[in-house]
Amino acid sequence: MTSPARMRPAHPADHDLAALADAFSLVTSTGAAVTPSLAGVRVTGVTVASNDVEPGDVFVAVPGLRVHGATYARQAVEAGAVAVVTDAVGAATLDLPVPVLLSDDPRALAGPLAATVHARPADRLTTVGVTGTNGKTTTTYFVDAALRAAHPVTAVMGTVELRIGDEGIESPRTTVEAPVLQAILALALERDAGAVAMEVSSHALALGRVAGLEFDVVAFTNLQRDHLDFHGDMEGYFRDKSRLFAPGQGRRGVVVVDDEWGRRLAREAQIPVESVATHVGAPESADADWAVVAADIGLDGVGSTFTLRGPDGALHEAASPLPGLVNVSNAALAVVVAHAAGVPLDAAIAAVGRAGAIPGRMERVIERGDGFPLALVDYAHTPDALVLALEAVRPITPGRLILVFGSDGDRDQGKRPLMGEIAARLTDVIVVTDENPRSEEPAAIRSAILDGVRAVRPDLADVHEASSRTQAIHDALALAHEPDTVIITGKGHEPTQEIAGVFHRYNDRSVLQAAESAARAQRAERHA
Ligand SMILES: CC(=O)N[C@H]1[C@@H](OP(=O)(O)OP(=O)(O)OC[C@H]2O[C@@H](n3ccc(=O)[nH]c3=O)[C@H](O)[C@@H]2O)O[C@H](CO)[C@@H](O)[C@@H]1O[C@H](C)C(=O)N[C@@H](C)C(=O)N[C@H](CCC(=O)O)C(=O)O
Ligand SMILES: Nc1ncnc2c1ncn2[C@@H]1O[C@H](COP(=O)(O)OP(=O)(O)OP(=O)(O)O)[C@@H](O)[C@H]1O
Repeated sequence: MTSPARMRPAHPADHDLAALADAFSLVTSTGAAVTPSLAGVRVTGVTVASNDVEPGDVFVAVPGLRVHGATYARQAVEAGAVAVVTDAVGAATLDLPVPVLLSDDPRALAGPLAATVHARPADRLTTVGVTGTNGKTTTTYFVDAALRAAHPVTAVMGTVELRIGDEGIESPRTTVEAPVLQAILALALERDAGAVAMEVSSHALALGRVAGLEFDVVAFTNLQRDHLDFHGDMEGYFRDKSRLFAPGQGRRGVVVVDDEWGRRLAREAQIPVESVATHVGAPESADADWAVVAADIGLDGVGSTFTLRGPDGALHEAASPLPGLVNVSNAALAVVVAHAAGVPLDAAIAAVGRAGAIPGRMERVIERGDGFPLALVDYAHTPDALVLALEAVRPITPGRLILVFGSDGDRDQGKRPLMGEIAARLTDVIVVTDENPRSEEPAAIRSAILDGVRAVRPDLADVHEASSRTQAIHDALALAHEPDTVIITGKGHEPTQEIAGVFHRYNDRSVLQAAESAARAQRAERHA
């Protein structure tokens, strides 16, 4: 498997185009010089992207934000598309040798059409969809760990990867296009998967990427300021997130009610919802169905233990395998979601507590010992997330906290000095380096970060700068002693670093592992 669009069932169902047109009330466009007949046309797949067409596909040409997909209809047909579905505007200029069918809203149609073409795979899987500004990836992996307690094969889809069983590929985005999603679900079924946990972004909800899929359980983590360029304002962002909690999209919901948006969602959702309060002692705990009533952070030097009160008042001892209070929240949510998805509560608690590493999410790459510090990689790339990440590792750090970080080019410039200030306040040693500079001058980004550092630490004591991220990681490890913790933030699982328009293969975890090997080799040489 190399590309998401190629994650298709090996034995696709085969449909009659005329029957599909009937089922979705699609009429034939008569714009072409000769109107091709629907008779005998067999359909085995659906796509919205001409580059992804496989022979036998219906190409759904959607009016895009930038261009009309119909512009690429001929290219799609040349690649093997057996029919095109589009709106009247798209059809107006088309004269193709395959049938062109009309839909008022091709984007909304793509998911349901693909679900039908792939024989409604979600109906035979346990499906979980997780939305929210932060914590989607972590919660989804925790849910997957619990689902694996009840299903021999599971699938996970999100920002990091698209995985069925043990085989995964890099994910192009948080939530794939609707036809890609339906094909992956069909492939998952072919590979005997019983359950799927996936991240559902607000873009996906606004653009119909999960249309045609009714999740067994939908979950909400939190809502914070983000993506307002796309959603307009917080109200619009909330409305798009809320779409997941509507009849036909989710059968039942689990909502974290720590913030006002979650409380509002729990009140307004049109499907049955269980609420989860995860801040110990907060007022909303009293009324929530589930509440974290005690939490011990980092006592074991790894994650946290916590007590979860259920709807019947019973107390359950649970654990998060990742450090920090946010992961108590993610773990509590995952336990309740998995339980709602049919996993016995005790099994869900046990599985979440021993969930394996999540790529780039508080991922422990080097364990403390043998002269080496604890070293982790985390995806925190906003000021808020950086605070949470640093606060999470401080309690498990007997020595100094050493941070390697940078900030993205061609993105929010205001956060650079803010993150510099946070680093100076909450860590002992800082190595400022590059993240994805993109088209910007990397030194200028580092300089903006250093302005923030200087505001808190004018003498720049224990502050280093490295223009290469690889060098920065090697430097941090060389500075660290066993009681210290090294945390590398900003890129998480990312497999590339974008510099001046070029994507270089790069991954923090791999570089950290290489730095550790180099340090061990040097030590062996010295002792030889
Ligand atoms: C803002 C946004 O989400 N845009 C999505 C939207 O693009 P668009 O309407 O601009 O599409 P367009 O470029 O005008 O093209 C119109 C149609 O022509 C098709 N086309 C276009 C070119 C071509 O050569 N052949 C072809 O067939 C396109 O596939 C599309 O169907 O519809 C396209 C297809 O349906 C999506 O691919 C595209 O996602 C783009 C690539 C994207 O980057 N989206 C990001 C912002 C996103 O979705 N991110 C969220 C996570 C956000 C987060 O939490 O951080 C995610 O789920 O990943
Ligand atoms: N429940 C939470 N509340 C607030 N912040 C969180 C929470 N969970 C994780 N974080 C922080 O947000 C960052 C991203 O976490 P995660 O990848 O799980 O979220 P996400 O919603 O999938 O975000 P993205 O779509 O950007 O990957 C982590 O670095 C972590 O520091």
